[in-house]
Amino acid sequence: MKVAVLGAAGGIGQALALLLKLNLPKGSDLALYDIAPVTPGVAVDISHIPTAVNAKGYAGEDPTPALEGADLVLISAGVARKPGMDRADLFNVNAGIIRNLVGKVAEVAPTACIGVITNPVNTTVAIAAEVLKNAGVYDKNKLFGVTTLDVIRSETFIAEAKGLSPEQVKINVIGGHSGVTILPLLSQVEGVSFTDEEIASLTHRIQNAGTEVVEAKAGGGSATLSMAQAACRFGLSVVRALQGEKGVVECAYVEGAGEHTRFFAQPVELGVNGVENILSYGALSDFEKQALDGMLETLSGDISKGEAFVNG
Ligand SMILES: NC(=O)c1ccc[n+]([C@@H]2O[C@H](COP(=O)([O-])OP(=O)(O)OC[C@H]3O[C@@H](n4cnc5c(N)ncnc54)[C@H](O)[C@@H]3O)[C@@H](O)[C@H]2O)c1
Ligand SMILES: O=C(O)C[C@H](O)C(=O)O
Repeated sequence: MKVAVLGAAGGIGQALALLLKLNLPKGSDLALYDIAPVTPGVAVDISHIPTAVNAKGYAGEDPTPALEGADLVLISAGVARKPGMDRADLFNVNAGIIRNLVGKVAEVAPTACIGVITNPVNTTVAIAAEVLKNAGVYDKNKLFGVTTLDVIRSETFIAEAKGLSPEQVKINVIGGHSGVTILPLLSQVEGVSFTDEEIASLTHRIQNAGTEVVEAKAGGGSATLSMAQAACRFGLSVVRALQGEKGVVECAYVEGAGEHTRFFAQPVELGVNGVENILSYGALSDFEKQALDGMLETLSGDISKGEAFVNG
């Protein structure tokens, strides 16, 4: 199994590389790529950790050697938010980065699963899909927007609010990955009940948790360590499923049947070919139904912007 991380010298990339070195199955290859010259050094650094994962680093303009033979490509290359910005403000820089990198994936590793971390995820995934489609290699079951951070935040905040251990909390977060498009399905969390006020305030906190980190870092970037953990959880789930494990389920932003929008974050069962089944996210409360209706215009606008960026 080979996992490539593009953007591997960044805040997310370095922490993710460390977590993957510690947690990938024995015998895996871990390829780290970034335009930053430090990247081969990041690989040398983690290669001194005694796990049976073979790490190699590549810097410069061409990700080809990192992508050769990759089964999973995780992309966190691009710029991050500063206070006062929202994720859509990253579009101008990150759209072109995703277009170019995914173009290379299409050429060098056309059958790899791709997890897009780079923001704005609602839009960068649509860009990736159109690039792959135009290259004739799009498989909608193999392209994911990584929304796992919304899930782990929800688990944490619910556990804090209800005095539970975070491992006990299971929740689906649907929609997209920005503001009102992030919808945690609190009504379905087993074993707890929430007042209307708790639902409103927890939903708001989960939707704004990225901004909470951006403001706390005061100009020093956005979530990196929690995101690396989220991407590691997602990546390991994909790897386990690619290796044949059954019943692996994660929420991710994928192209499904298009019931709401072309791309939608929802629970999916993973398998040897990526998404095996799109799972039902169950019945929604009135609050959640309203929130879902309220996000759709924003989400479809974000998706159209990505499609138009590639196709004009
Ligand atoms: N999906 C999520 O939930 C989520 C969470 C946190 C951050 N993010 C996003 O992830 C991205 C990265 O965040 P970060 O904190 O790691 O940023 P960072 O600035 O620390 O790292 C980004 C890295 O990308 C590299 N890079 C830039 N252009 C590149 C290219 N063309 N090819 C290869 N590498 C390139 C840079 O050299 C840098 O090392 C941002 O867009 C951020 O908004 C997403
Ligand atoms: O908020 C950001 O800009 C980064 C990321 O999308 C997050 O949710 O933390």
